[in-house]
Amino acid sequence: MVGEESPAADPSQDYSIVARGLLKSFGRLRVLNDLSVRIPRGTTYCLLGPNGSGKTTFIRAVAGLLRLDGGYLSVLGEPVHTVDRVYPRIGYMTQHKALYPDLTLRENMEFYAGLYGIEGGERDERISELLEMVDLADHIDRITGDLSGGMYQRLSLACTLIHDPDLLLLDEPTVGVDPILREAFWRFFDGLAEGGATILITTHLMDEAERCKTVGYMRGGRMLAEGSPEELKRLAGLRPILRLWVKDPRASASSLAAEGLPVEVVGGVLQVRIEDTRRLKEILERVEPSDLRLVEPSLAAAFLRLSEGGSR
Ligand SMILES: Nc1ncnc2c1ncn2[C@@H]1O[C@H](COP(=O)(O)OP(=O)(O)OP(=O)(O)O)[C@@H](O)[C@H]1O
Repeated sequence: MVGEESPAADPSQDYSIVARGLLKSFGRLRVLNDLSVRIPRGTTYCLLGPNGSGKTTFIRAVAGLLRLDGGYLSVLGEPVHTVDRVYPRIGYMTQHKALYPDLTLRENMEFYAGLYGIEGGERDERISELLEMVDLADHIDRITGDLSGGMYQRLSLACTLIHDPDLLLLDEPTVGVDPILREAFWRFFDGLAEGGATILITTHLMDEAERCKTVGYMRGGRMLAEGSPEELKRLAGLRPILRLWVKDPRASASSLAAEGLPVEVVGGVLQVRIEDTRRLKEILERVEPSDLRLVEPSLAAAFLRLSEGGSR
């Protein structure tokens, strides 16, 4: 039965989230299809996957907002059916508007603080600190309904953080947020993770996924691939490309191809796919380039490859 397995079945309490074989359907649509994942404490974990792959559904299950059809799920050491015991340690920022439009920024934050019993000087200090972090301190007495999309998003994040949660569930938190502030958010998230908090985030922005310690790639309600961004690129079959500027690219390409190296000439530049870094010296000695550049594969390329079913 969902979440009723003995906690002793968890090998340790080192995981914020343990999910095994989760099942969830909406009518005839199977949205979580034997989903298993373990997310350690004190990490940044990014869920990637095409639209409709089940990311939000999984996050809602973790927040205890969804009745699962099967599987085992524990959150901060509690089986999910008793997740209310750890609610005060969870912060959930949804994709939807969850703030009161008629209240000022301060009032919305006070409301959230009140939900977690944060009062008095501690509350005011926390509100100032968080509004500063999201660069909204100057707008504290404005009406929330008047904020731009990005500002609203920033306020939502500040409210989500009011009680200093141990587990942060962030569903596309930086939509509409400008790049400078996004950078500030990420530095803040990294700091929280270093301090022991767990951050589970969904995004469609690959540069954000690259910043996470672990990326889980979901498709069709399953975890298809998981690892660090580097590991995920390898799982997708991607390798770094060495670009070499040489006098006669075609002749050099033939010479390297004769040694079994995967080469091509693109726009007059010789390119070698690096399967084995131990062969770098041999390549350079053989073609004597006037210039070179090593191009790491992007996570976006890995995502496309995995979406095409190119790996696993
Ligand atoms: N309450 C619901 N009732 C019916 N269908 C739902 C419900 N919630 C989600 N779905 C469907 O489940 C599927 C998975 O949705 P989910 O929101 O989990 O995907 P996602 O991976 O988060 O997508 P996106 O990247 O677009 O946010 C979709 O087809 C969605 O329409």
